Amino acid sequence: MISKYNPSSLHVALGCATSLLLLSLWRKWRGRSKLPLPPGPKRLPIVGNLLQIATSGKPFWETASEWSKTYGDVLYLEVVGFPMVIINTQDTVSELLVKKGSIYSSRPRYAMPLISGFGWTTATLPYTAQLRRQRGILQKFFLTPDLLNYTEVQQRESYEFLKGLLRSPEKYEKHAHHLPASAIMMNVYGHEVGTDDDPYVQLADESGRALIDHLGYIFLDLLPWMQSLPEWFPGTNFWQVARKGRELSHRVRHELYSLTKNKMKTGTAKESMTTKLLGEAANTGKANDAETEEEFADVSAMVFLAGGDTTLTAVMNLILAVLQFPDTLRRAQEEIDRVVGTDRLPTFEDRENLPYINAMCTEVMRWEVVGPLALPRCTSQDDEFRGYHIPAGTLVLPNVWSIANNPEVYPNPSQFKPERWLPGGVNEKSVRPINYAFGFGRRICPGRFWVEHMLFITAASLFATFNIERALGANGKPVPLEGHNEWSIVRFVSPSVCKFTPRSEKAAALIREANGSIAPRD
Ligand code: HEM
Repeated sequence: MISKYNPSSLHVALGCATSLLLLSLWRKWRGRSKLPLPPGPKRLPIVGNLLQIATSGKPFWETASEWSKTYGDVLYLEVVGFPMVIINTQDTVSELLVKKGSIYSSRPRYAMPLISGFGWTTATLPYTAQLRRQRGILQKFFLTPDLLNYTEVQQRESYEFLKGLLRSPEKYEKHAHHLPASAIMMNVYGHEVGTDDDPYVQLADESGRALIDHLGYIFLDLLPWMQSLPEWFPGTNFWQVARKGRELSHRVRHELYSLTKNKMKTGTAKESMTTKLLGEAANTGKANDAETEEEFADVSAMVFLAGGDTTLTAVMNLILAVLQFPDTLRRAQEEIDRVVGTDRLPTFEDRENLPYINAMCTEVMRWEVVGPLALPRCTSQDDEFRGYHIPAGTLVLPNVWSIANNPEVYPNPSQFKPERWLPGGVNEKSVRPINYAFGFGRRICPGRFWVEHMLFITAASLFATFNIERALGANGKPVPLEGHNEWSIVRFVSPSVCKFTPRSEKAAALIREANGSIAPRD
């Protein structure tokens, strides 16, 4: 027995305990290091692979795709001590993110979204009960059109989009921006977007971009001591950005939500996800329950943050595709004229009879992926894969760009070829973009079917009524097309100089007479 008054016994005991602890740590360390980390480019001391990534001169997803040819489809990188795994093929993404969903479904908790008040967003939550509840609500309302009858709203908004193009074709990006924004505002809050400067759309836009920007403040995670610096200290403007973020986060969650609630009290609210949720809460005795209300407000705000810019980018890609590959527009118009005719606008009922339009919508999600690395995951525990060790807390990025551009699966991947998806086409039986462009497994995008519907009705009504061509410059040559922002998690596309012309006076008249949502916006 150790006497507490006998220092020498105490020292011996402490020495033994320390040795045991060190031994166990050493064993643990040895146990970990028995298996190698997955292969990857050589890491430098301290910075790891940071310099190779920063100086590659290519978007990160393309560099990672190149590296995978040398090191295999599971790449291990380190950035200033932070472990990172990039998965470059569909099969391996399925092996890890889907089949091992219990390990690979969490998200890293970056500092900036948390200190700027965006920690509630579905897309940044770890795999917790809160996340599962939020996803449950979103899936219920967005996996099928049934509950919200959202196709009706999408159809009206797509006609509204055409009206905008008729009035001011040169502002096509603005009209494309209003398309998902208005449909989401109506589906989620029953809010009719009236003007271009609708304050709620502006608020949601600003908040969505702020959230994306905040993910760029990764240095706060790499150098966590910076978070203890006072606001007056040079180089700490992130505090200001965070303060603005907190204000935006509060407003985007509460303003429209409260407006809808007030309209419900006066009986003027239009049916929406919010009115349905509040109605259900009232029926189950949860009306006015603060926690439930916070959750509804979070989920509602999330739809716009996640769905606005992403869907806008997909629509802009569709327009870019027909500008770059004009034959596809001619083929689409030929199909619409044959199936729908020229006496009316297309509707959802035409969908199954327009295989080429459907193939265009499939191909556009592959041709220019909107989210090239989906959203980051992190491992919630150590894992072993193909004899490699993947430590707990590793950042995991599925390389969606690499999957979509694999020439062995999709020949000539940089070409926009809708026919590859048609019966008898080279990719008829291949993995479809809905299975990677929207992420994977337990965190797959809950808005994916809403987007598919939106793209179909947009493509069908736009191509039915407009010719879209590249503009010619002073030298008589087509003005070069604009490209994508390759430094953002969403690959925004800039508008190109181009011409939208109604296909005929009859087409213009159909647009004018169409049942859009409301009065002209600009
Ligand atoms: C073209 C449009 C869109 C694209 C390309 C897209 C893509 C994605 C991707 C890649 C993810 C990450 C999934 C993962 O980690 O595996 C995601 C997550 C998410 N998306 Fe979408 N999305 C789009 C539109 C929408 C819409 C309209 C909604 C509205 C409901 C939405 C709601 C969400 C939410 C809430 C998440 C987070 C899910 C989670 O973390 O569990 N998205 N989306």
